[in-house]
Amino acid sequence: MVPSPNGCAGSTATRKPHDPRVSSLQERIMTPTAELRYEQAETVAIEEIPIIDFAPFLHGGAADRARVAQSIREACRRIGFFYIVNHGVPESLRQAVLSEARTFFARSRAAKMETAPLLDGQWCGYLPGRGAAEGTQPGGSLLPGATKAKVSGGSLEQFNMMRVRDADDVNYDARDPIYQRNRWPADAPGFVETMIVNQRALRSLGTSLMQAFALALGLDEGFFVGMHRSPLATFGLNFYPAPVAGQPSADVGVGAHCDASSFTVLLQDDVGGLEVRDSGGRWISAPHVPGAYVINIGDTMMGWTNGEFVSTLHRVVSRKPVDRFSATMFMNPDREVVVRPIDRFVTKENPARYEPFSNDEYMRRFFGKFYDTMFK
Ligand SMILES: O=C(O)CCC(=O)C(=O)O
Ligand SMILES: [Fe+2]
Repeated sequence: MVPSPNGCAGSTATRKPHDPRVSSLQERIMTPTAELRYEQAETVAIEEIPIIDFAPFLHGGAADRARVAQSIREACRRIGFFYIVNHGVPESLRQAVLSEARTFFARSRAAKMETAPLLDGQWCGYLPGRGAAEGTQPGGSLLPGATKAKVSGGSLEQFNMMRVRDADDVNYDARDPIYQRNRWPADAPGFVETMIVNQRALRSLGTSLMQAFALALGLDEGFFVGMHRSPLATFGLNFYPAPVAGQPSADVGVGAHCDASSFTVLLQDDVGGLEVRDSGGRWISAPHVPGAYVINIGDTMMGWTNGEFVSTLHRVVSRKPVDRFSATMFMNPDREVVVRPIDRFVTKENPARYEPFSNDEYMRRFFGKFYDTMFK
């Protein structure tokens, strides 16, 4: 498939010198403001965040699929996080993504800044720190008046990508800024190719996961797939530099947040540091599990299910003196979708917790003011 020029054209032709304000911004991002010591996360029985074998869902019959869906249902209602193994994505591709991330983030700051966003509304490319997030409480990004909140974790570097649209995509040629223009690093064909191959693999896995979520909720298997036909899926690479002596823990990793997504697929390296807050308020660790992806429910799914599936606070506290890398896919619905609590989850005991919302507006808000929050 030919990637859409809008989705994946390199930034080389239009590259401009970067905004000089960035250096003072960086100083601000890198300067710790408050000392805050995180308590050690508890290491709990692995059932808390279950490891689910996804192969029976991909290759089995109806009974196998129902069994996997049941495990997913249990995890999503209780904690909103689970691992999947045997998901069909080759280990070589997963390792290539992490390896490309290491190479990219090892570039000089100036080289990386060449792909940084330049305008308000632009979101793709390199970010020298975590600027802001929509959700600092479960479902928070869906509430009226939700605004971006500063999330601590200033030493994190990120590279954001938008889904590359293939020629058969209904929005292949769309010029609307909501579809975002990727800003690829120069002279990095291996990086671009790996990221595109990874996107396709994760999108395919995402489709299977959506079927599993639908079955898990007792809905028609195509319920979510039908609303993610040209999804506003975003992809990220994260670099958590090794903490240095005396660095406040609030400045290490990324602070507590919920994801603005239908669901998130996370590949973490073997360093660990992801922590999840369970319903009892405990921070529990979600360590590296070889071969696994971490899947978590985002606010949008919490909205559809009126809280039946929970979007859960999580954070990264890199406690080891080594660099950490991770890669994400945030699945979001089609631009036109209006998300509203599904009838069966609205009852007298559990009235609608969220107003219907337009994904178009939601995503515009997500991308919008990003540059302003981050670089001004
Ligand atoms: O790097 C990780 O393990 C998690 C990153 C994360 O939570 C995010 O990017 O939203
Ligand atoms: Fe997250």
